[in-house]
Formats: sequence, structure tokens, C-alpha cells
Amino acid sequence: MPSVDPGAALIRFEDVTKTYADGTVAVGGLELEVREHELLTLVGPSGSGKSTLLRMVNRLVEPTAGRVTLDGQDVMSQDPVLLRRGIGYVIQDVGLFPHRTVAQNIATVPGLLGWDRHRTQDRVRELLQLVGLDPAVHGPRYPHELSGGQRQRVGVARALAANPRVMLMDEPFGAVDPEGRRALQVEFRRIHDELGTTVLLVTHDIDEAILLGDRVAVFSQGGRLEQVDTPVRVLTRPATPFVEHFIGGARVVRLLSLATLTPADLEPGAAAPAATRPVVTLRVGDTLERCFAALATSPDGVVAVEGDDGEPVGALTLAGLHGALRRSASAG
Ligand SMILES: Nc1ncnc2c1ncn2[C@@H]1O[C@H](COP(=O)(O)OP(=O)(O)OP(=O)(O)O)[C@@H](O)[C@H]1O
Repeated sequence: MPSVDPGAALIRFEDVTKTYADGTVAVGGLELEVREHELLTLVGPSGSGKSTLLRMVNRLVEPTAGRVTLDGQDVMSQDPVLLRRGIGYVIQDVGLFPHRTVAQNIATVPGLLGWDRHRTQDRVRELLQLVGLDPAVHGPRYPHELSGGQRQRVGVARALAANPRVMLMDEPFGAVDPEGRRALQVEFRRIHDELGTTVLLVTHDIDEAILLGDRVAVFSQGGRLEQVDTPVRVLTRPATPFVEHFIGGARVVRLLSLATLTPADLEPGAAAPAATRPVVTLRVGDTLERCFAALATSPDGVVAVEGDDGEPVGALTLAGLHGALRRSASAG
């Protein structure tokens, strides 16, 4: 769950339209604010203008009408090269330079910014550790000597190298197998919480959007913004029939992975120790998904719950879990 408080708007789309030369309206009359420090996920079906929208921030695409501002300044009035140096950009196939080592790839922007060798080396080491790679092992390797997931980590490290205020990520985990993708998603969320970089992340995967986003923006064809809100509210209060349909039938399952256990959901008093009780204990703050799994393996349908200090605070039953789920659904 998000731990960084989002601040004021850092990026603004003001009535932005992009019509391509053949008449395709990729983005239509978009009003959207991206708050400083937030991770905003952009989700929608193929062709709903997500990539176009992202690329208007670093001027890879120019709006036909309206304006995009970064920190109050129209991006069209800024030098594109300088603008892009301050904005990390990660795409699906990473685009690492094949003939440069991992360390050299990560050092690209610091090099352009004229950092000295020491500072750059320190930064490369720090970033490799941050994304879960071993600087001594992976730093000297070439991209083809890494797995897809490792390459993606290097792509993230490279984009973060010069400490950009903004990161644009276009299907950053799309090329990674499903298992590796979940690990990368969780790790990226942690990195975001640690750094507080403002991130716009494009995905067509609603689960990824829900898992990663502080807020989720849902788009339909023509770059129409259907809803922008917190994950729980998008799940529990879809603003339009399109959003409802796009989320699909698995809303409860998604909510389980998002909502967490609170003391209010518990029966008072600890669950009595039972010889048959499996050694599963829950903690306040665990996801309801974890609670569900624990209850499913409990022979008497009761699981003891601890507080942060490890002291027992109560017991969870299936009725408590149901209440927690209802509470989460209505809390949005
Ligand atoms: N250079 C271009 N010239 C003409 N049309 C384009 C161009 N780039 C994108 N489009 C069209 O604009 C619309 C939006 O494309 P965009 O790539 O922004 O969507 P997307 O939501 O990112 O899609 P995907 O999830 O498939 O990447 C699509 O209909 C696409 O065909």
C-alpha cells in the first residue's frame, strides 16, 4: 500500500488532444493532474492512447491542442534534450545499449550530465543494489548475459540514475514472464515508496494498475478518461459501465489482495491455543488475501492475530473476514 503522501500537481494535461496525421484521435480533450510523488497508473485497452499520452510529457509526441505542463511550465517551451534528461523513461524492451556493460548503461545520463567517475560509480553501485542486482556480478556483464527480468531491472536503474523527478514507464514489465513480473512489480512499488519519484506507468493489465497505483486512470478508445481514482474506489465505485466491464468479474479477489486487516475486524481475546492449530499467525495490516489463506488452513476456522509488537490482539473468524471485506468495499 502507498506510503508516500502525494503532493500538489506536478504534471497537468490541460484540455489535451492528439490527432495523428491520418485523423486518428489518440487522446481527446484530456484533463488530468499528476501529483508530485504519486505513482499514477494509466490503464485501458490497446489503442486507448496511453502511450501517446505518456510521450507527450517528454515531447516524443506533440499535442495537437491544449498543453502539458511540468511544474507549471509548458513542456513545448522547454528544450527537448534538457527536458528528457530530467525525465526517466522505461519501455517494454528496455532498449539497453547492447555493446555497453550494465554499469555503462546505467551511467549513461550521469555521463551526459558530466558527473565525475567516483560519483557515477557510487551511483551505479547504489542503483544496482536498489533493484536487487549484485554490482560485482552484474555490473560488468553485457545485456545479453542477463535474464529478461534482470534486463528490466537494469532499465529501471538506468532511468533512475540521475534522480529524475518524473519517471515515464510504458509497459515496463510487459516482456517479463508472469512470475518474474509480480516480483518486479512488488519491488518497484517498494523502490517508489523509498524514492518518492513521480511515476506515470502505462499498462493494459488492470491487476498491475491496481497493485501499483496510488491512483489509477482508466481510458477507453479515443483517449477518453473514464475515471481516475484510488484503486479501492475504482474497484468498488466504477464511474462508468466501461470501467465496470473493464475491471471484470474478479473484483472481490482483487480487493482481497489490496485491503488489510484492522483490529476492528477481530473477535476480542486471543484464539485459544489448540493442539490441532497450525502455526499460522496473522498480524494487523496483513492483506485479506493472506487472512483468507490462513483461515482456509485453520481446522476450527479461527486464527490468532498479533499486533505490530507481536502481542496477541484478538482472533479472526470467517465472519470477521467478511466484515473486513465489506468495510474495505465501502471505505472507498
Ligand atoms: N504515429 C502514429 N500515427 C498514426 N496513428 C497512431 C500513431 N501512433 C499511435 N497511433 C494510433 O493512436 C491510437 C492510440 O495509440 P497508443 O499507442 O497511444 O495507444 P495505447 O493505449 O498505448 O495502445 P497499446 O496498449 O496497444 O500500446 C491508436 O489507434 C494508434 O493506432
